[in-house]
Amino acid sequence: KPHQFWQTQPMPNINEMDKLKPGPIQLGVLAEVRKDPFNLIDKFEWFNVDLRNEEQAQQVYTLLKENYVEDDDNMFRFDYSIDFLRWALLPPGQYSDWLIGVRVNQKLVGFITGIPVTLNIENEQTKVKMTEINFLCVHKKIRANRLAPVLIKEITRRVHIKNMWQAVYTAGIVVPTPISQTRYYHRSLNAKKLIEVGFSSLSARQTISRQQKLYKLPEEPKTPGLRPMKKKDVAQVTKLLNEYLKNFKLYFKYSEEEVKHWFLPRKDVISTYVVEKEQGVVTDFLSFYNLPSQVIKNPKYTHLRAAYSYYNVATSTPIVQLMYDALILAKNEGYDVFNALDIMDNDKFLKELMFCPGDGQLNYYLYNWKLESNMLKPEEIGIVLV
Ligand SMILES: COc1cccc(CC(=N)NC(=O)c2cccnc2OC2CCNCC2)c1
Repeated sequence: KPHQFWQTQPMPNINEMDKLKPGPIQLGVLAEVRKDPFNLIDKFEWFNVDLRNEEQAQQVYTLLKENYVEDDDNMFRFDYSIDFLRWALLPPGQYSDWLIGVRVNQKLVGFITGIPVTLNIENEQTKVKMTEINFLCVHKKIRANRLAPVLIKEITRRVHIKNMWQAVYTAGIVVPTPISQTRYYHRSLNAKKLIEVGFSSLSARQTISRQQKLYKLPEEPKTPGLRPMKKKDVAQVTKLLNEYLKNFKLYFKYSEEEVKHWFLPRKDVISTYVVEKEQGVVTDFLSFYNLPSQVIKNPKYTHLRAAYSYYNVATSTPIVQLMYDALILAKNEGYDVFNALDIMDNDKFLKELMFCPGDGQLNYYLYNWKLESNMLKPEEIGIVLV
């Protein structure tokens, strides 16, 4: 019985695809929303996580570090830092009951999160207030208790109570029903380490030193006027970003408050660099976030330092040159690899900058919404989830 839970949810399925009208699949009725939390199995209790509280943040950090997403070969596991989680989950307008934990005897064993977003879907007129879901995690020791469906139903209930009826999320797995299937790519920055941890492999004719030479980067970026983003850049970056994102079928509209939160540099979390021309005019910017992976067992290394492409807007610098500078900056910040999805305009630089395709895909999902076009091409996706 594949997708036992997802068959019960308002997601388009294959045979009704052409019958559904674009827009909400089910119309929510606020008065009918259940007022009390869903029942949990004995000894399990709901718990609103306060990420500002050091002890609770530590509990979330440890649960994810030991039980969250691994690559297909179970060699690496995401290791989100507390500072990163506070960036990702405490944006402007956050609700305190949307960071949901499940505890047994005070120990955190389950987690799921939502943040409020306004998503533009397929055109500028369709703006939908909804939630962006992330960090669904159940402790390895208590899987197959059907806890994940209860976590999903509970956060859905708490979103419905706020009179919101849609959600956006990503997953490496395929469940009903992706709106886009994107691929991820990696650009080697520290070839030797990637081979030693087993992230990259050598073919018969390749040697470590040949790989190092192949991926070698200049010491310094090339673009004149490239510098870390500062507070004074917020207004220009907001304009550049909102203008650029209109090119896509799925995108957020950012306020200056939101640009401050999501783009002002935070050490070991988010790096944003702007290109400043004469008279302080900002014409381009690049950004990448820090998501290390724990190397599950390796004699020499405990972590893989990975930078993930975030949003990049090139209005005067060629995108290939801007991203080449991103690689140089990431290398100089100590990263081993630079990752990117084939969304937005990324396929304009992936091949030329020697990114290699990863072995998996990242699927985008929209909950309770039928698109005009059943699927979107990766290049039509204008949102990056962390
Ligand atoms: C290298 O260490 C890994 C540890 C866990 C999983 C994976 C493979 C993987 N699933 N990668 C991605 O999902 C991915 C690859 C490139 C860019 N963004 C990505 O995912 C982001 C966005 C979704 N939430 C996780 C981070 C790799």
